[in-house]
Amino acid sequence: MDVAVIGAGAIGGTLAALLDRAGHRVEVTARGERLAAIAADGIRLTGRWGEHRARVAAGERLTAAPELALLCVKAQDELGALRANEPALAGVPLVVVQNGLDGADGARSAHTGPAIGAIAFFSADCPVPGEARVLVPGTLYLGSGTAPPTAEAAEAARVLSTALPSRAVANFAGCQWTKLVVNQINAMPAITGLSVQETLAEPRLRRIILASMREAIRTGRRAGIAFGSLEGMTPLALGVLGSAPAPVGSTLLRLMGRRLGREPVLGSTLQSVQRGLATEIDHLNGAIVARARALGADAPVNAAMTELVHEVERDHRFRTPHEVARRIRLP
Ligand SMILES: NC(=O)C1=CN([C@@H]2O[C@H](COP(=O)(O)OP(=O)(O)OC[C@H]3O[C@@H](n4cnc5c(N)ncnc54)[C@H](OP(=O)(O)O)[C@@H]3O)[C@@H](O)[C@H]2O)C=CC1
Ligand SMILES: CC(C)(CO)C(=O)C(=O)O
Repeated sequence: MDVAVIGAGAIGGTLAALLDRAGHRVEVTARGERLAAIAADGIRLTGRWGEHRARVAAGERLTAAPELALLCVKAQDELGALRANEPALAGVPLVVVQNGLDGADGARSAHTGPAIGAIAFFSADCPVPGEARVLVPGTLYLGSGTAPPTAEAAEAARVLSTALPSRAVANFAGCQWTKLVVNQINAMPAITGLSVQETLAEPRLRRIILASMREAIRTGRRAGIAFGSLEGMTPLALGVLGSAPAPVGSTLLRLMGRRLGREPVLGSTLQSVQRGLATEIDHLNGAIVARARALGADAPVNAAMTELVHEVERDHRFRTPHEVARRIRLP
C-alpha cells in the first residue's frame, strides 16, 4: 500500500521504517538535518524491533496522494503540517499518532478525509538524525471517541498490523485518558534532565509523579471518563494508583520504572527540551489543569509541573530533585 508518514522523527521514523520493512511503499516528510539524513541514507531502524535500513522517498512535503497517511508530529505542529500537505491529503484516511487528548479532533478542522486517533504505547528516540531507535516495544492503539471502532480505524489497524502490533479499540477516548495518566512520567525528566527510570527510582520525585497521576485520575473521573485498558494499565491498575495507600502506588511506579528496561528512556518531552524546542507539556500536564478548571476543580501538582517545564524551556537549566521537591510541596 502507498503510505505517507508526516513527521519522520522518533515515532514517525519508526513507523515508516517498519512499514517499509513490511513491504509498503512509503513516502515521508521531515525537516532540517533529519530530512537531509533521511534523503541521503534513508531511515536506520535500531533497537528492540530489530535493524533495518528503509530507503524511503523523503521531502518537506508529500509529492503524491497516499492511500493511508500517518501524522506523527508534536501537537503544536499538527495544523502546520496538515496545511503544508493539504493537496496530497484530500480525502485520505489520516491516522494521528499523538499524546494528549486532542490529536484526531484537532486534525478534523484542517483535514477533509477521515481522521483516526492513535496512541503509541511504545517508546522511541532519534539518537542521531536519520536513526529511529525503539527503546520499549509495544502496541499502536487506534480509534476515536467512545464508540466501537469505525471501519476506517479497523482497516488502518489491519494495514499497520502488517508492520507492528496494532489494534482498533472501542472507547478510544478512555484509552487516551489512560495514556495521559501514564504520560505524567514525561514532565519530571524534562525538568531534571534525568531518564524516566531515574526519576521513578528517586523517592522525592516518585512521590510527586504519583501525586500528579492521582490528580489526573481524579480529574478524569470527575469528567465522567471510563478509563480504557492499555496493556498492563487497566482500570484496576489505575484504581490502585489513584486510591490505594501511597506506599502501594509508589511501589507500582517503581515497578513501572523497572519494566522500562536498562536503556535510559527520556520520554518525548525531554527529547524536545534537549533539542531546544517547545514541548507538548500544555497538552499533557497542562491538559489536566485545563480540564480540572473547566470542572470547577484544581490540579496544583500538574500546574506546578507544567510551569517548571516551561521554565526549563526558557532558561535551559535542569532542576535538581532537591529544587523540584522545594517547589512542589505535597500535603
Ligand atoms: N517518542 C516517543 O517515545 C513517543 C512519542 N509519542 C508522541 O508521538 C508524537 C510524535 O512524537 P516524536 O516522534 O517523539 O516527536 P519528534 O519531534 O521526534 O518527531 C516529530 C518530527 O516531525 C517533524 N515535523 C514537525 N512539523 C513538520 C512539518 N510541517 N513537516 C515535516 N516535518 C515536521 C519534526 O521536525 P523537527 O525535527 O524540525 O522538530 C520532528 O522531526 C508526539 O505527540 C509524542 O507525544 C507517543 C509515545 C511515545
Ligand atoms: C510513555 C512514554 C514516556 C514512552 O516513551 C511516552 O509516551 C513519551 O515519551 O511521550
